[in-house]
Order: sequence, then C-alpha cells, then structure tokens
Amino acid sequence: TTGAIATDPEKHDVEYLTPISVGTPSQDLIVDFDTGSSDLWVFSTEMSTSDIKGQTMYDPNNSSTSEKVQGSTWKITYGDGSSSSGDVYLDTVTIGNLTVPNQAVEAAKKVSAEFTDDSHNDGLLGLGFSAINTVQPTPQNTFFDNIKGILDAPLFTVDLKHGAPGSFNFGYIDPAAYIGNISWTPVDSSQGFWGFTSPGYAVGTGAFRNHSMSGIADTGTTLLLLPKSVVSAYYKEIQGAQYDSDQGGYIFPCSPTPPDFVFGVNNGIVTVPGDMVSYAPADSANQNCFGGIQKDTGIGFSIFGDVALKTSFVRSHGSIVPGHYADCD
Ligand SMILES: O=C([C@@H]1CCCNC1)N1CCCCC1
Repeated sequence: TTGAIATDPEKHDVEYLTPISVGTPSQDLIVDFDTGSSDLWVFSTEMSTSDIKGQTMYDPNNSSTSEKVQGSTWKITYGDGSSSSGDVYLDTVTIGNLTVPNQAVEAAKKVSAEFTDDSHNDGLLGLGFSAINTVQPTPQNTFFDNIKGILDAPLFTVDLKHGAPGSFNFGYIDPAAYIGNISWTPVDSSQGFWGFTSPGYAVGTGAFRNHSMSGIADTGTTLLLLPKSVVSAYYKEIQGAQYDSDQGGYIFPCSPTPPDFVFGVNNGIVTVPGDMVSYAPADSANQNCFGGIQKDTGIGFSIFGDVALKTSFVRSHGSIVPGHYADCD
C-alpha cells in the first residue's frame, strides 16, 4: 500500500495545511503535519467556544466509530510557547487513501491563543517518533507508526514548495519528485525527532565551511534556525543586515536579493535560494525583510524548518525519508 496527500502553504509559507478525515461519517479537518511532534490533536466540540475562531471541530459524539480512551489525557507545550490539552478517543483516521481504523485522536478541551488565532488550522498531526507522544498514562502511536506495517516501504517523504502545493507521500519515493541522486544521512531519533547532523555550510558561491550543525527536520517550524555563529557569518555578507531585537531576528534590505545559503546533508547539499532567505517584509517604511534564517539560541539544537525543506534550487528538491534525510540533486 502507498498513499499521497497534497499540502498547501498558508501566506508566506508560514505553515503547510493538509486535509484528513476523522470518524464515521467522516469529519473533514485541515491540520498541520508536524515532523517535530508526535500527537494528533484536533479542535473539538469539548472546547469552550471562546477558544475557537473559525476552526472545524471534531465531534466524537457524532462518530459511530469513536471510542473514548477512559482515563487518558494529553497536554503539549511547543517550543514557541503555544500549548493545548484535552482527552483521547480512538477513531478512524484517513489520509488520502490510507486509513487507520483505531488511531488515537486527541480531542482538545483547551488551546492557547496562538492556535485560536490560527483560524485555518484545525489541529496538528505529529510525524515525530511515538516515544514523545504526550498521552498519559499510556502514550499512543502516531498515524505513521500505525500505518507503517501495511506500507510497501516503512517511509514517508516530504516535498514542500514555496508558495505552491506540495505533498506528503507514504510508502514510496516518487521518482518524479527529484532529479539525480538522493543523498542519505543517519537519523538520531533519541530525542523523538528526525535528528541529523549537517557537516557544514556555504554562503553564496563561497567556499564550503566545515561546521557540524546538529538539528531536526521539522515541517511544523516555519524558519531555518541555526547556531548563532553560522547565522551571524551569513548576515555579515549582507549590506545593511542587522539584528532587530524588537522583531526578534535579523532584518535586511529586501533588495538586492541576499546570497544563497547552502547546507550539507551527508555528501549532498541543499541550497536555500537568496530570494527565499527574504522570508517576509519586515517594515514597509524602509523596505526591510525579515530573514528566513535565524538563531537557534536556547533550543539546544538547530531546527531545519520549512525554509530549509521547501527549497528546490534549480536541480534539487529536499525531501525527508524517515531513517534517512534525503536530498536530491
Ligand atoms: O515544539 C517544537 C516544535 C514547534 C513547532 C512545531 N514543531 C514542533 N519542538 C521542536 C524543537 C524542540 C522543542 C519541541
């Protein structure tokens, strides 16, 4: 069995939203597939309406296949301070043509303001390792762990694009999704994430600099967060770039286009084109742009978020194949 589902970027590629169906008859929700966490949680009819602003809710009472997991609860706090919590049901979950009949669906009772204000997002579907699922007393499996056994191959790929639909594929590697060879790198899942170590980076057409950067591939993080020494070396090459503490990051004149940022993945490279480093307008006044590459200070490792994953520079696509990080030239 294999499956594929399209995923669509929100404005500025801030997040990528993907349709899923839950329950019987099916309730269609649109959620954020997040390789940086491992809970499938959704807005639900158990929430107070003041925490809901346009999202679609899962209603377990309207599903003939929902089964409450008695005594189980969940609570998750993300690195950006956002959080949510609630209780747990088993229900049918379908992604494209792939169905898990007894998937743990974590129904929210409370969500923080960041989620209430994100009106198009009905929840998160974790694609990290089940070891960091937050359900207590018994942690639950991710959709991927539940479906893995019937897939032609125990893998999924991520193909995000800048301002255009991309896809999450399950059980196969689409040869049309890349050109040339895939480069693979070992995954360190000891923290429950898709961890890997990049051997170094280059700025524009400059020489490659050996500089080990350990981090995670996180589809749920918007930007590329790297060690401050690497980030300052990059922005040193941009005339007028500066760290703006009010905005909490480096900003720089939107034109001319900044240099590309290249990072290594095993023996391959991924190139973030300069025009994608300009993440979004920072201030209309003097035409500054907010950088898509920022410091990973305080997290303890780097985060290769969407800015790193969506790049397709001339001949290369980034895609993640669990067990390996694939970059294809
Ligand atoms: O909370 C997160 C991210 C937030 C954005 C969405 N993906 C998960 N973590 C990943 C980095 C280490 C701390 C946990």
